[in-house]
Amino acid sequence: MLITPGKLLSQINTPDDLRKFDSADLPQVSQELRQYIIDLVSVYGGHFGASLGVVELTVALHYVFNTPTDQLIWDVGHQAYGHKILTGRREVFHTNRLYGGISGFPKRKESPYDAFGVGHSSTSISGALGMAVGAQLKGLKNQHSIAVIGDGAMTGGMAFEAMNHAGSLANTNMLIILNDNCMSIDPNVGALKEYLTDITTSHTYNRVKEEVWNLLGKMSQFGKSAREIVSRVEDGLKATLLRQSNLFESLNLRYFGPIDGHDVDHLVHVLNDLKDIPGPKLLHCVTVKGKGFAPAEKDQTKWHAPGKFDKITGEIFKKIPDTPQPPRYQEVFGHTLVELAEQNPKVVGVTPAMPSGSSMNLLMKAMPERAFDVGIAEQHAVTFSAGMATQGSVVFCNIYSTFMQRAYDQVVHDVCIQELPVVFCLDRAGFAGADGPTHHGAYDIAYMRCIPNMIVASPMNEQELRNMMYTAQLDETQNGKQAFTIRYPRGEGMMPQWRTPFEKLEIGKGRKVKDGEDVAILTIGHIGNYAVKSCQLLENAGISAAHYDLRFVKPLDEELLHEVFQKFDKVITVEDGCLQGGMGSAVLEFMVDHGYTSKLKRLGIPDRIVEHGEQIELHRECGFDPEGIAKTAREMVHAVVYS
Ligand SMILES: Cc1ncc(C[n+]2csc(CCOP(=O)(O)OP(=O)(O)O)c2C)c(N)n1
Ligand SMILES: CC(=O)[C@@H](O)[C@H](O)COP(=O)(O)O
Ligand SMILES: [Mg+2]
Repeated sequence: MLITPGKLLSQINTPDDLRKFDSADLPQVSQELRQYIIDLVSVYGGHFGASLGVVELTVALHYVFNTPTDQLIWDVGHQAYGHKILTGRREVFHTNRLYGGISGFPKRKESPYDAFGVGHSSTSISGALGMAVGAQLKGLKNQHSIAVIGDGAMTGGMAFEAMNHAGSLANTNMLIILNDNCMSIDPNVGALKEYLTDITTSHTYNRVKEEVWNLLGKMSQFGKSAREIVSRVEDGLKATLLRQSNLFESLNLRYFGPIDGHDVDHLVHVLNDLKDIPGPKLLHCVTVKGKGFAPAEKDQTKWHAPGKFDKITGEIFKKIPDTPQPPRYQEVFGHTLVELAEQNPKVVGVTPAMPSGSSMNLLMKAMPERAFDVGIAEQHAVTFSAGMATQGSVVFCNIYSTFMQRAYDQVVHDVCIQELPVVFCLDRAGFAGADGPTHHGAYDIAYMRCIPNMIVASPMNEQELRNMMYTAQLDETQNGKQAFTIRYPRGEGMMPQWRTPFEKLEIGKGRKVKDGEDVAILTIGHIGNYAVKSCQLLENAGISAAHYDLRFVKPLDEELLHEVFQKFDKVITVEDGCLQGGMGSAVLEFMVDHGYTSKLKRLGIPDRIVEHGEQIELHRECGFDPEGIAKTAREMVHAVVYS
């Protein structure tokens, strides 16, 4: 479908083209950019509300600063669609997030304008500070370093680590732009949100600020000393008016704002003024997530990443299947957690800013006093869970596999060394799909199974997930002084009728899915459903394959593995996880430790970065889609015949 940009936007292939326009044209450029984003995302999908919220900011930043020489980092990067369209990717933007197409997030390899790769939250200030200091060391005094960070991302501890450091580097030329829209994916949470609301609504402070600001602006032509006098007056006023030092200024960051983040003319004026003010600065911009598209302004969580939609009516396109379909795993998690919490008063839930993404919002709605959204703070989420566990709470801490990487030390130091029975539900485990390598949950089997006092399990379907969650919260399991990791993928399971009765699982016990004679396929988790199809393909080719679902990577079902290695001299392991240290490695260790000499082939995520695409496209690329598994089995069986 041909989507054509507006008259001015069609003339902008790089920010240099943008900077040729008169500033009076910028409102029109912004309007055309906003419409182009609406046109594109309505047809191709992707993230939406956040990019609409920073249209004017994007135009103003590329207009005022000399990008790509000036370094511009977008925190998380889900709001960078306008940035990509203005920086040479307008004509290819329809490939956004598609296999082989451009990434949904800024990426250094993709463009010189993408100063820093992002996707995980709260990294922009650290990256920008590093760039500012690096430029200083090279003597580049006029290179600007800018971090655009949302109020949600600002709740990430890393942002505070970076601001703490920035405040100690008075001569470092860095600008932080706080894009404050009161939203994370869900409404933003925490004391910082309250503080930002206070400072935004403190009218006295803002009125006097405006007068001081104008005075500062008028005096800017009188040189440095005059400006210093006025800014001292401004500091005194702030301290007096706010009866508390500004949070950011208490960290030695020069705070400016709050200003309207949708007034492109004012943004250009303010950014030009700030360019000449040395040292670490923070500009507080107030915006609306989804600005300019009424449904997205109204339901900001739903329109964070709505999928494809009718841009006229605002109707989001959803496939209406004619037969009952399996639910998403996250929904099974969410509903099952509510059921368990109803049965077991000790059950609580923790999510770091992903209530709707993980379906923790179901427990938050049903039992708000027993479910906690801690903000984008995975490290805190884990140790907060550990703290609750010391008091006897049965904690289901739900963190996307990729985001759990940020809290690894907390799992070791605060949970496992202390033998605390926290239940980690790692959603989006395995290939995440269109979000790409920053979001693939590739490493959790490897990074969790190597920690003592950790159980690692993965369900092949919804019933298995429910039974794992049920088993994990039982007193006997909780008293076992072991943490319990349950990892499952993004997307649907296999069972439309999934509300099955709970059954206690024996920890470390796998199951035989199918008998066979020629080759054994061992799987962990949902990918086992691929092996079911592979076995059918192999039967058609006259090969009899056995299939075992391990259920647990740790502890391994040694009885099952003895059966496999005593019967089969050809064995394949399959996992939607990294090969280095994954389930296949665990089986290999068992095989060698017990002196078996079968031929073993491990299928999974190879030791390289796998880009974005649909999950099945990535499974196929890495050779563990159903056909890929069958092909490996055929080659193993036939190889013996010919050798
Ligand atoms: C470490 C990490 N945790 C969680 C996420 C998921 N996530 C993506 S965007 C987002 C909300 C960001 O809010 P904000 O920074 O305010 O940006 P906005 O969407 O409001 O523009 C979250 C939680 C992430 N990308 N990285
Ligand atoms: C940008 C970001 O990190 C989130 O929006 C993430 O893309 C959500 O992923 P899911 O769509 O799998 O919940
Ligand atoms: Mg926000």
